[in-house]
Amino acid sequence: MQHTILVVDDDPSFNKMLSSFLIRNDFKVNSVFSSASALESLSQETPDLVLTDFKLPDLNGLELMEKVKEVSPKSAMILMTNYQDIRTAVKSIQLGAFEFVTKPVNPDELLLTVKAALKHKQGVSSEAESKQRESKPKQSERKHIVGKGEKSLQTWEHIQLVAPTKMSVLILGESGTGKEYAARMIHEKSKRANEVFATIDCGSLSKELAASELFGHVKGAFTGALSDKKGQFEIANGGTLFLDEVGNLPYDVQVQLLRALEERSVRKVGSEKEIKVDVRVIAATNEKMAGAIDSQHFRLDLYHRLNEFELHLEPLRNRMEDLDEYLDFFLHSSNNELDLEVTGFAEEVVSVFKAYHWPGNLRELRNVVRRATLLCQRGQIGLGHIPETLITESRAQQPNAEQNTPGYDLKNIQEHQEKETIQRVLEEVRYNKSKAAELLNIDRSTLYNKISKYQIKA
Ligand SMILES: Nc1ncnc2c1ncn2[C@@H]1O[C@H](COP(=O)(O)OP(=O)(O)OP(=O)(O)O)[C@@H](O)[C@H]1O
Repeated sequence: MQHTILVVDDDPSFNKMLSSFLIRNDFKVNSVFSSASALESLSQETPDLVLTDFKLPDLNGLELMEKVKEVSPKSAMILMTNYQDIRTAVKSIQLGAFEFVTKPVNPDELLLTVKAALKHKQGVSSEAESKQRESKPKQSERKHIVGKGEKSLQTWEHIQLVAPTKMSVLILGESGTGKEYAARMIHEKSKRANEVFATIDCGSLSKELAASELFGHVKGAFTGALSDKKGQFEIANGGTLFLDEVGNLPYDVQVQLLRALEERSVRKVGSEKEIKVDVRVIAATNEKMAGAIDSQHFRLDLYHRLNEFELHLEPLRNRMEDLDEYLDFFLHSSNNELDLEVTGFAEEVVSVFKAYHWPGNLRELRNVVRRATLLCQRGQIGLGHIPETLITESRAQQPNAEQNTPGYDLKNIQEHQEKETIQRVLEEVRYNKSKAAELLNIDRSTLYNKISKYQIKA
């Protein structure tokens, strides 16, 4: 079956080059130069994939993705962006993008990502649409890297402890820290391991579709409901349901989710009939969920129901002792995937990796290693094979004597200590600004001013 890709990029020559490359690889391509024309095209045809640049003349790539979710929820999405905008790229994953690709785009890397996105989309929809799931799902063939640092070993211990229980688990961690991986591990080590592990990305659901995706709908329940559909709760019956980015769930649907969890039954949209379900829920969200509870976007009662056991995944930058193990693993899988035999990493590359901040965590590391393997082809990965920005940013982050010691200037010393204290408290309270302000004995607006003054990542 030929897949359709909507390419959105305002650079005419790049757009043309990309489109011809995809056409040569057997895809049907619609190419447009702005978000407005993308939306126009989406109103006429539903592509399998939307491949969009971040910088567009009208809406930016993230804003376009929000619209795509509404008007074409079944299309997979990939964002293309410069390495300098890596934080934007990370955000795109939270909004439901399958993956981000950094510019300059490497065609082979892009092709792999496009194929993976389409495969993933097919997997998800056939799972969601299958009426009966008679066959038991296969055990995951993925290898789980535990890590050798204290924090990682503790996380692993917690996974093993909570897995066999019936407890709902809430996994907190920045984007790309391996929350879905951890959820799969919990499932695979549980008594439900031979049953379904269903996932639903709450970040990619529009308000309208969220309830139907979770609980299903009956024919005629709303325009477009052409037949009865099972929701993920029913699909996961007997097994585990992983609710990714649960913090993004619309408020109304949160009420229904709480009800489903308490009563262990669901009601399809448009139906009064209760359907009993036995589902273990594992939810995940980024650190900011605590903040969302603050600002009344997330129901506290649901938060507590989901959080019978909390698992916190450390960002990669805080567990550099695990780096070597991940590098080996990602190099090995990239070699396998690309049919290459790259042997390892030059020392200076590892030093750059150690100093870099990794805002996209393991996902970013995996992508950097995969791209470097592809560029390197044989021998050892050197500095020339990794993004320039990564090298400059890691140098900027490397503490030098001047930056690190505040000297004898009292004002400097005071500010240095203030910044460090705020950073520490924010980490301790998982970036809940109200709690941090309370502990620091200042009001929230003072805290916000200081966060911006010291450029603290919060
Ligand atoms: N323990 C692990 N062992 C090996 N690879 C891992 C592990 N954890 C994560 N990864 C890799 O990192 C990638 C991102 O992981 P995952 O999707 O689980 O992160 P996430 O925290 O759920 O991300 P997001 O919040 O953005 O959805 C995975 O595709 C996988 O390649």
